[in-house]
Amino acid sequence: MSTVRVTPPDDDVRTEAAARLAGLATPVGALGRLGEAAVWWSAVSGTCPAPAPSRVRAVVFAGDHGVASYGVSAYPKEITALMVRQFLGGGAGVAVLARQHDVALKVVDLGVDDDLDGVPGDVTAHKVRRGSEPLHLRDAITADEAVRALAAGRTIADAEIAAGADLLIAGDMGIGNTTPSAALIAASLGLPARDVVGRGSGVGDTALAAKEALVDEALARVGSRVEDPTQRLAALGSADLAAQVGFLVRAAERGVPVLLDGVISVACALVADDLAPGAAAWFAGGHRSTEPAQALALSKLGIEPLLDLGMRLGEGSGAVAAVPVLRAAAALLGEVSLLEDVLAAGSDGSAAAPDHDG
Ligand SMILES: Cc1cc2ncn([C@H]3O[C@H](COP(=O)(O)O)[C@@H](O)[C@H]3O)c2cc1C
Ligand SMILES: O=C(O)c1cccnc1
Repeated sequence: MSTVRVTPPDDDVRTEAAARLAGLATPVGALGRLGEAAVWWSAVSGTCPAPAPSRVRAVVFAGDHGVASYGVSAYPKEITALMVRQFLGGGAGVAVLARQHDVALKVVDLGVDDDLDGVPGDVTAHKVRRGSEPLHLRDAITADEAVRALAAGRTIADAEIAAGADLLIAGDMGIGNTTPSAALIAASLGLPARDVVGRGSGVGDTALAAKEALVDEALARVGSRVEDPTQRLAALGSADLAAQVGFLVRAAERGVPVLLDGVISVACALVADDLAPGAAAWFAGGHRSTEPAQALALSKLGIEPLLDLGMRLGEGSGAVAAVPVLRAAAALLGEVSLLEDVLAAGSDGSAAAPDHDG
């Protein structure tokens, strides 16, 4: 994919929103990150104050990972296909949260399950390839497959936007996928494996050391080839991660905001921002996960997440959990009285109505 042009969110609206925030009947700065989130939400919505997000759509990108057979996960790779059915059946963590917060949930299957026809639920298959190669031994996918997966992700974003999304979320499912995510973050930030590798689904010390060695081996194998973001995705990523990158790039290109999730989502966001410089301005952080690479990537993107609950589930769950917080932020900026009105009401002795609609 050649470099994509991204128009930044509206700076005039951002300035107007920041001024409104500073004028609310609260001490300046008292809303903390809720205030920052409200200003971001106004800027990406292009209006101040902006109505809270009401048409939120989450997409879970599912794929199998070759490294899952090399002792990097606490769980067997068979879990991936089983969880896809839980997303569709409503029993996965993110599915419960999505129901709770009125978020539409879709699954995109990048080659996990050949047998989803007739399974109820919103699922689309993009079978770019089945699984990925072990990235410490050879490229995870080919450059051509990366390009096709990026295009699939763009198509999915277009479909979600056509369905009316005012906020998008990308989630992941794939046993082993915290390993390529850590590798992508290490390559994107120029860091060694020991700075980025975490326990993922909960590996012990021995597997953690093996995971770290595997990521270092992968980084040494690919060398400087990973400076190109598409090559980086092919060498160290997978079809499902490349599709998620395409989705994020397309959302930014179309000017539709995204709430990021955990380490997989943030690894994809880093690559998306390389492919489409400025894309990160359209992204906010749903939560901080326990993976060390996630915090590093978020700070590189200049994003402070809304929640920090010690979550490490993935699936988009941390982002969906943050949706009510973003809604609250938008409501506060729109509905809290302006201090000047409160003071004016005090000085003329009348009870002025709060300024609810700007
Ligand atoms: C039952 C179950 C449900 C999940 N839902 C998300 N993940 C998360 O854990 C996996 C990544 O961790 P690792 O790299 O250590 O394998 C991914 O599938 C991610 O989505 C799950 C993992 C399990 C076991
Ligand atoms: O950071 C995450 O989202 C995460 C962590 C562990 C396992 N799966 C996802």
